Amino acid sequence: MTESIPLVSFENFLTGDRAAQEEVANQVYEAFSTVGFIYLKDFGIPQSRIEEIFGLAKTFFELPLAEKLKYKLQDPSVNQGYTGDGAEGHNDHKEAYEHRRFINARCPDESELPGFRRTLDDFYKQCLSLAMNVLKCLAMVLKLGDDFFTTITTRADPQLRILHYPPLERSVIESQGHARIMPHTDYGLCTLLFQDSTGGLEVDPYHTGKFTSVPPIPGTVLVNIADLLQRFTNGRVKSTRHRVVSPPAHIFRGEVLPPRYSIPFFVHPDPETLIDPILLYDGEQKLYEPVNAKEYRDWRTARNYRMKGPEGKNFEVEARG
Ligand SMILES: O=C(O)CCC(=O)C(=O)O
Ligand SMILES: [Fe+2]
Repeated sequence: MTESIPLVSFENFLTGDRAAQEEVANQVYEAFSTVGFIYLKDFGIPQSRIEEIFGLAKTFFELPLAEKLKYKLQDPSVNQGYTGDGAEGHNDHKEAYEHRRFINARCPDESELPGFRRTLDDFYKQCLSLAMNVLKCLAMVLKLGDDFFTTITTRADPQLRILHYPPLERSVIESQGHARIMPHTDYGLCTLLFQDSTGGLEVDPYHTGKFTSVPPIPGTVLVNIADLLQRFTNGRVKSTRHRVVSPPAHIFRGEVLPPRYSIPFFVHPDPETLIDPILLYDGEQKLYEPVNAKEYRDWRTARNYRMKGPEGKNFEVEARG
């Protein structure tokens, strides 16, 4: 397995003929079946749009806390709205706003934050279209039928998450360790990840604890595989552990770490989907028990929020070589 994350142009997938698409699909598959992450460039979402979203994120998070709490996420099963720093336990310092496909009751409207809802709705569609094309690459390579992933994501409500890691006193970092986001794998099928220029994202491709840096590359989006897709493909593609650490000391001066913004887009399958490993050759052994997508997600969410999960369930992703 290679440690470095490949950078691939997606242009030929979006505009090329079948042969050109297959070539890109193979490159995407190769990345996902090794390091589990890929940088895509020329992926069809203009850079100006991404900068616009980062600008809106900054405007939103700069609102007074009392104002942001008007949009507070209420129901974890809907999972839409604002969560403040510390809500997810651990030592992570971040605040987040979640935007969804079907229900956005806790979103500032036009009179409260002009352009916010409308632009996020648009960006959401662009992200969903890109994610479905990336999943189509896998369906093509694995010969599952081009629409395989479309048919299991029609009712699912992917999660567009706007994240703000606030500026931090150096003493907080020193006393709490990595105070941005703890090592984890994502839960669903795959994740798009837009990061600003601050840096700090790291991956652990072998799951040995040896993390390597994933620097921001202008004009790219990262895409990574999440747990349910690793299970569904019987381990062919890898849900790789990652984290966000504070930037190294030489990058900032003084006593305060700069803030960081990032925008993940998490794609989940429809809740009733049975994630039963797909076997591609005679005699292939299943590496995972079948799981129901919703049950798995509830278990992971409960664990994330330090709540008790469904009785007797343990769907841990094991270490791998
Ligand atoms: O902020 C980042 O770059 C990573 C965020 C992440 O991994 C997550 O929210 O699952
Ligand atoms: Fe993540």
